[in-house]
Amino acid sequence: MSLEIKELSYSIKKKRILSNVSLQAMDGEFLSIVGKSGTGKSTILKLAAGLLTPDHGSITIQETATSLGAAGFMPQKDLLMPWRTVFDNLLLAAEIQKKKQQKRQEAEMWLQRVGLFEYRDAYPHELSGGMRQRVAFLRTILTGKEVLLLDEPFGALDAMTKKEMHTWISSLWQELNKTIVLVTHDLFEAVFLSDRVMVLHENGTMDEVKIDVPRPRSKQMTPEIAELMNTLESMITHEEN
Ligand SMILES: Nc1ncnc2c1ncn2[C@@H]1O[C@H](COP(=O)(O)OP(=O)(O)OP(=O)(O)O)[C@@H](O)[C@H]1O
Repeated sequence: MSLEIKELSYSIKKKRILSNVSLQAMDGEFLSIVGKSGTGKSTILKLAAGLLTPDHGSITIQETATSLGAAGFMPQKDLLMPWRTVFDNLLLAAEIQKKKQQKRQEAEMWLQRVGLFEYRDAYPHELSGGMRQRVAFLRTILTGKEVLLLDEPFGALDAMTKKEMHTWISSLWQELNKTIVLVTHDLFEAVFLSDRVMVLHENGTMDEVKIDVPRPRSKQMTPEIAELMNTLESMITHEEN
């Protein structure tokens, strides 16, 4: 198992944000978390990333109690530092860990592989939204961690770019054999990308939907995908299926 969250509770200023949440992600699994706004999805990722400390419960990443940097974390915004080039943004984590020299070649290899090498010395404002997300995702991969936590990474992209990113990230995930936990509001995205989707409710309980659709999956809406999306939507709104 790659990630195990057990009976997690978390409050901010006496306001209970998460109550007794448990969740597991298997090795190499693509798991998504969906749910109403404010149920605490992003908070789960921040706790798993070691950015916050739980009041109660445990988080284990690859059999070790989580700490800052135990997993690769791609936040919702402020992805890239505007004053650093693409290359220097990619090497940010390596620089902090004093491993910049060792990671240079790997960063170059990745830029070449995803067709961004010519943007090596560009600044984030010179890139399109999709390119910025690719660089931010590569930076998460370059942490070398087996578990990657992605907090609504495609939320701000237009529909076309988002679709391209879905295909891109799906093929990279299949190739790299990483465990990915994605928080999203986009039910198509959750179904298209995931092995399992967890629906987080306000009381901390979760429903699980297995996505047994063979890969590669259709980028277009199919009756099978639509049905899974409907199931998720009714779980989110607590309607009977
Ligand atoms: N720093 C903070 N101070 C006070 N309340 C906070 C803070 N951070 C989060 N919250 C509250 O905690 C709850 C959960 O927030 P979180 O961002 O984890 O939810 P979410 O399910 O990811 O929401 P969304 O889908 O809208 O992104 C919300 O009610 C939010 O207002």
